[in-house]
Amino acid sequence: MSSVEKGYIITHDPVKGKCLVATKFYEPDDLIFDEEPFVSCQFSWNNLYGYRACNHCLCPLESISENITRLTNAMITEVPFEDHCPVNNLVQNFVQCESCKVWYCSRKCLETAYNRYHQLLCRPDGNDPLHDLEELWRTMHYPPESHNIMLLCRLLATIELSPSPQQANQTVSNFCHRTENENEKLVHKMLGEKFIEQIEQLRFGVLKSMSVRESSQWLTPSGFKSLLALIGTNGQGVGTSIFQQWSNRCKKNLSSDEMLLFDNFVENAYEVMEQVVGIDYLDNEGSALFQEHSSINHSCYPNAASVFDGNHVLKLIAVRAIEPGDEINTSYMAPCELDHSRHTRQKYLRENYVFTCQCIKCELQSNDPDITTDDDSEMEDGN
Ligand SMILES: C[S@@+](CC[C@H](N)C(=O)[O-])C[C@H]1O[C@@H](n2cnc3c(N)ncnc32)[C@H](O)[C@@H]1O
Repeated sequence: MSSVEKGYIITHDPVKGKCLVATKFYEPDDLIFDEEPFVSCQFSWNNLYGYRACNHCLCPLESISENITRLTNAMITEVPFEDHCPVNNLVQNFVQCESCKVWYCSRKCLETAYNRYHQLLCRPDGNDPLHDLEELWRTMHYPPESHNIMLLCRLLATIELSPSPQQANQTVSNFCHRTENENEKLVHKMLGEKFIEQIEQLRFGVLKSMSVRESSQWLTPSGFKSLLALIGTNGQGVGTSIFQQWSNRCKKNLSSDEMLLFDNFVENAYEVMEQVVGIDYLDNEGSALFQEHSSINHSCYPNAASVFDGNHVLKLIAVRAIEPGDEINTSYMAPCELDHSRHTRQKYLRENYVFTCQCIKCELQSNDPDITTDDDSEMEDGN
């Protein structure tokens, strides 16, 4: 496919490295591309707290009633318009790994996972080094989660089982994996002095849990740091929600009278869920690595955004008009975080992505004072 047909090219910028540049015009809401991940994985806490998702594609495995019952701690158990819940028609396709009993939404996902990585990670017995490693990770990384040691293990297993491990290693190396920015003297936050011991514990944990041959370059002390930096700078959050899917279907299909009932129910359910689990914890959540998408640089005034529609397939959507020749940028921060001060945004990007943002919004705010306001402190503390 030519770059014009494709709608974008990947070029190189001396400061930013790889960049995605549009070769055609996009209107707001246009799909720029969609992409399956190279590897994806549900977060460890999310899984532990009973968010039931396909072990491969992360699509929800619980019905809307099960979801709301769980998220409201059984304060709400009756849900109207259940027939609009897509899971109800799919339950008969759900299948378990015969050995370790993890669930998949379909035989296709089970087979894909087994062939790509699961056969090396399948553990029928709960007491084993891989489970210990996951527990160790949880003691180091509390919710809200942003990374995942199991994603790293899946990545290594994918290399081990690849028909061409050399090519798989090359694919992984193509993701930006620098641990520091020499020009600006920035080091990735996860690799700071205070984490040296934890990183070694994790590295030994991985070595104990998996026998690796083809991917061993990533398990030397410096290779492991690069791998953590790779996951830190390229890991894309994936969220899937049965609540969202059910509510979209209701909005499309219900009459206006039914919509009144629906709106009342949803308003009340949100209120209760906010009290019980908090509004940030409603979705099945994990992270993933996407090859094409990982060429996209950040802007605090982005023209594109990544969305998920029920599973781990990423859709890149234009959020503003994009002209041929424009760089396509997403935001590496949640939309609400873009309202924080330039100082706070830049601090977050330096610590998590080892660069100083010079986007148009940061330029316009370049004379703003370098201070943390009350509104900003939560983001700075949380990250
Ligand atoms: C997901 S990668 C994006 C693609 C990257 N340019 C590459 O060469 O692979 C994230 C990294 O790109 C660089 N980057 C992203 N946005 C940038 C920006 N606005 N200015 C400078 N560097 C940026 C940083 O090194 C960041 O850690």
